[in-house]
Amino acid sequence: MEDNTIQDLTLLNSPVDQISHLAVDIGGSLIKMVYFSTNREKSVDKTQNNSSKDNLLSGRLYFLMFETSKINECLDFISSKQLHCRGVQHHGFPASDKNTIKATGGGAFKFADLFKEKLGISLDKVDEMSSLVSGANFLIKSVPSEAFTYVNGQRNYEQIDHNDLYPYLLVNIGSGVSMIKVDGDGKYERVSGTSVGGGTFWGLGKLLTKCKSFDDLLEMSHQGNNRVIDMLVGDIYGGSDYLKIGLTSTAIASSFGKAVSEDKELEEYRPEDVARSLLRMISNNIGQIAYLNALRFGLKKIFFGGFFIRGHAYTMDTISVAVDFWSKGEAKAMFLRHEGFLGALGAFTNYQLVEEFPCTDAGHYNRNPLVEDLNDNGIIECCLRASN
Ligand SMILES: Nc1ncnc2c1ncn2[C@@H]1O[C@H](COP(=O)(O)OP(=O)(O)O)[C@@H](O)[C@H]1O
Ligand SMILES: CC(C)(COP(=O)(O)O)[C@@H](O)C(=O)NCCC(=O)O
Repeated sequence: MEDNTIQDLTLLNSPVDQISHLAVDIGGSLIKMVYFSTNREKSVDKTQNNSSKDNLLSGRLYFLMFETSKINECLDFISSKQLHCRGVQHHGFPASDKNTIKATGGGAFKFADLFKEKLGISLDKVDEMSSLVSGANFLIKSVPSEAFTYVNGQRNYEQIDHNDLYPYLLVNIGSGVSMIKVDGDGKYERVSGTSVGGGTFWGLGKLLTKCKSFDDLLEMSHQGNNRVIDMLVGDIYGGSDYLKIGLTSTAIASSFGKAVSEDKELEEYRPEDVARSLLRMISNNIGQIAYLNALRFGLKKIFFGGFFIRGHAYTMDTISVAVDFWSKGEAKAMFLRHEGFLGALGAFTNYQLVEEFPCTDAGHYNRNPLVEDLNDNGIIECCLRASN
């Protein structure tokens, strides 16, 4: 997790950079932060070249995360870098209120007093579902190559037609899972959810494998073989398929089912295999529930977000296969490069700034900013403009 801050320390030490507009999403497991940093010199140049009304600032959006259980590290970081106090005021561009930041997620309620006490700032609360939707709409519509499908181990970046985006299902896999039918900007309904989500994978995985970190658990799952513990259709049908109901012999009939008949203690299973079965069980289940909800409302596009996904190949593959299998190829699972930051970005959009993504130094759109994994350290070059 420390890696997340390295980049920002460099950034914040630069004499010409100014930080403004911090937004936080404090979830059950992780705190996500988004802030804008403008390079003062470049921004002044840009505004001088344009009309006086053109209060455009070029800079970068930065993304950071901390564990919610270590919230004091997050507060110390904000305080040591004075992230909440660095308003920017250029040519009509509004500075953020020094004493207030936008905040979403349950922790915006739970930790409001702590922020006030330790940093002297108030949290301006933005509803979590509304933030997720704003964040997703904004990324899908504004950031080129944000959405992709994952098929046969390949990311295929999708050109989303803005006129054909709605309605879609947004599945946010955080500690728990929320499923939201999105009909437009600010138009949405939370249609379902499940408590079997990222917290379940992380919590059960910790208990069962004694792994030290979430990334260890993911790495273990990468090395494991779920067939050691999962009961397959072939295990029940003597090696045969059951094609009459569409099941091949290798389909999972019962997650963890083999552990029932085998006279083995937990320690006798490789933690890698346990992690793999767990990841497959949870991802499959979420993919299936997502599809059923898409079916309920006739939705063809399903976007998956939340830090559980973490750009992990096996997770995305399992979810994609589940959606494809249950929908018989009718619905598509799509993923987002900034998957974990939907809520934080959504809260950020409440600063009423107009974002233009991405914007190169020359002010031209950069259409090829592909970076494979933007999970924690993604930076987006962009321009901000005051919306009024
Ligand atoms: N470094 C990490 N530490 C803990 N959990 C992580 C980490 N990276 C990914 N995760 C997964 O992401 C989930 C949290 O996702 P997130 O979208 O941040 O939800 P929340 O808003 O509930 O914190 C965890 O439950 C876990 O499955
Ligand atoms: C309560 C929550 C919205 C909180 O969001 P989170 O911190 O998990 O991202 C989420 O955990 C959730 O939707 N849980 C599933 C609850 C249910 O529908 O059964």
